[in-house]
Order: sequence, then C-alpha cells, then structure tokens
Amino acid sequence: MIKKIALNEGSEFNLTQAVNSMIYTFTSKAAFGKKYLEQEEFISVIKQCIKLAGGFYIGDLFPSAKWIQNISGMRPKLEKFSERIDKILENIINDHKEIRSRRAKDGMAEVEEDLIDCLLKFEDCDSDTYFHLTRDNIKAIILDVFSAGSDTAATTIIWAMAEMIKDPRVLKKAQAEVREGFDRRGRVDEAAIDEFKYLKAIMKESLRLHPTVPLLVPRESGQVCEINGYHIPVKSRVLVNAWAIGRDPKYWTDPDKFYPERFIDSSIDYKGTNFEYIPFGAGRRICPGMNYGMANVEQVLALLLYHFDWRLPNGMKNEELELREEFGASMSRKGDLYLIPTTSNQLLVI
Ligand code: HEM
Repeated sequence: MIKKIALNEGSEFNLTQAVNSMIYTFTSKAAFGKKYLEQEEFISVIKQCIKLAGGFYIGDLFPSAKWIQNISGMRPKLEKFSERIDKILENIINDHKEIRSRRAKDGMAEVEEDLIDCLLKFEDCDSDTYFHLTRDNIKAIILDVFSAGSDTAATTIIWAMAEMIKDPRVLKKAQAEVREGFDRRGRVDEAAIDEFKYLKAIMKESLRLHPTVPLLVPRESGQVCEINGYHIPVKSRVLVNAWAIGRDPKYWTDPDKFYPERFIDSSIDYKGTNFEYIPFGAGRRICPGMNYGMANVEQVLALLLYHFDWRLPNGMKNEELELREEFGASMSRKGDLYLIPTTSNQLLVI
C-alpha cells in the first residue's frame, strides 16, 4: 500500500480507500495466513453487512412485528449474506484442516500458525475438556475479528490524519518524532513505534473526539436503579454515549479542540478505568481487540507520517477541511479523505 501511495506522488490520492483496504489485508493475513480466492468476496459481503447494520431500519422500532422484517427485504438479504459468509469460512477452515494434518504428518504442525490454526486446536480437543470450540464458534470469532476490528481501526486512522492535516503544527511535530525515531535506529521497526509518545497522544485525542463506536454496545439493566434522578426500570436497554462523555466540559478543558498534548504526562488511558474517556468501552463488554486495533492504527500512522508529506488538493487551505461525521455502525468521517502525498527527502526502505 505504501508503494501504491508512492506511485501517486504529487497527485490526488484517496487515503480513505487505501487505508481501508490495507487494514482488511492485515486482518486477512492474521486470520487466514495466506490469500484465498474467495477472500475479496468475503470482505465485500462483510462490508455490506456492516452498512446494513448501521443504517436506519424501520423494523427496529417495532421488534415484535415480524412481517416488517420480511416486507422490508432486510431479513432475506441478511440470510443470503449469512449463508455466503458461512460457506466461504467453511471452505477456508477445511483448507486449514487439510494443511494442518499434512504438516502434522511431517512433524511441522506448529510452523507459522495463523488465527484459524490456533482456533482449530480447540475444535480438535475433546468436547468435554475445559475449553472446546465448535465449528460455529470458530466462524463467529473470525467474523467478529473482521466486522468489529477492521472498520474501527481504518476509521481511527482517517480521523487522526484528517485532524493532523487540519492542524499543521501537530502534523509537523508528529512527523519530526517519527522521522527522528526511525532514522536514529536506521530502520522502520515496531520497537521504535513503541517510543512515539506524541503519536500515541494523537491517537488518544482522535479517539476522544471521534470514538468510532460512539454509543458503545447496548446494555440491559439487571436491576432497578436511579441515575442522576432518572428512574431506570429493570431490563431497560441502556445506551452509553462515549462521544458526549469525551467532550464533556466537566472533565475536559476546551473539549472541542484537537490538542494531543492533553494526554502527555497524563495517566488517563482507554483501558476502561477512567470513565471520562471510554473509546473502547468499559466493563465486561470492553473491546477485546483494543491492543491489536491500536497496534494497527499506530503502525499505519507511523508509516504514513514517515514516508510522505501531505497536503490538500485543489489549493484547499488546511483550516477549510471539514470534519463532519457520517451516520453508520462506526462513526466515520463524512466523505473520503483525498490528499496529495509527496515523498520526503530521507527514506529508509519502503
Ligand atoms: C481502533 C480500533 C477499535 C476501536 C475504537 C474499538 C472500539 C470498540 C468499542 C467501543 C466496543 C464496545 C465496548 C463496550 O460497549 O463496552 C467494542 C467492542 C468489540 N470489539 Fe472493538 N474496537 C477496535 C478494534 C477491535 C479489533 C481489532 C477487534 C478484534 C480483533 C475488536 C473486537 C471487538 C468485539 C468482538 C467487540 C464486542 C465485545 C462484546 O460485546 O463483548 N475491536 N470495540
């Protein structure tokens, strides 16, 4: 992908599309190990499902009226997608099983394992052992990784890039940190990325202003309670507005300002214990892919900042860039982000 961007040097480039396909490629590599013919179709069906899940659907307002689901065409559509996803995953898992048994015969069962290989170990073990996974469990986990982990990470990267483009001071400071770090080590590596304090602060600040799952996962109250004078009956569906919490002036000075420095030397983290900042949620439903997601975001941002200088097309001024939000399953920036990349003078191997 970095090479593809380099080919576009000096001309307008759709960064949103490129980051999206890069993140799906990372996820496919981690989950499937190699490229499968049906992989593109699998990703395309998942994207369509995410779009459907995030759109307005009249049936949600009348959950007991089953006929709405049928006449709206939503149910048959989802059933078709579900059958297709199931079939593709079945093929990929069976292929992994075959390769595993071949490797086992050669005494190389654990060479280069991907996520499916790891999960299959738990399908193979006895069903009355402590931890056993069925075939459906494995499919559900793979589906979760793709549906919950790809869009969210790509969206976070684009928000961070857009905020930096809008504020060249931040962009310059981040680039200086990343370039100094990689150049000092003489290579682009993960250990260097770990030291980028300012980049980490940028990611935190982006997630504060633009949490990709703004209302978290809905909760159901287990007992009657009262919050801020509101009576919450048992079994109520409760939505937590992480977006509003992240901009609450009670906890944040100048809350609408993108100011990564607020996180430097601050102990506030997204691990679910600072309730004024919960871009990954909190409690038992907290995002289980938080570390993997942030590693992806960090890596991609570091490479984009290291290899390229960025400006807006058509002579647009930085402050003119709009940061409006799109309604959907994850809260992405409205419209794709088009930028012009130019390669910087230094450069380690791309
Ligand atoms: C920057 C990237 C990501 C962001 C911002 C993000 C954010 C979130 C948020 C806010 C929730 C709801 C938590 C709650 O309601 O308390 C969530 C749930 C979840 N996330 Fe992530 N996530 C990211 C990446 C990932 C990745 C990479 C994976 C998988 C590999 C993943 C898997 C999940 C799953 C399975 C859930 C549902 C957990 C449950 O309901 O028990 N996420 N995520």
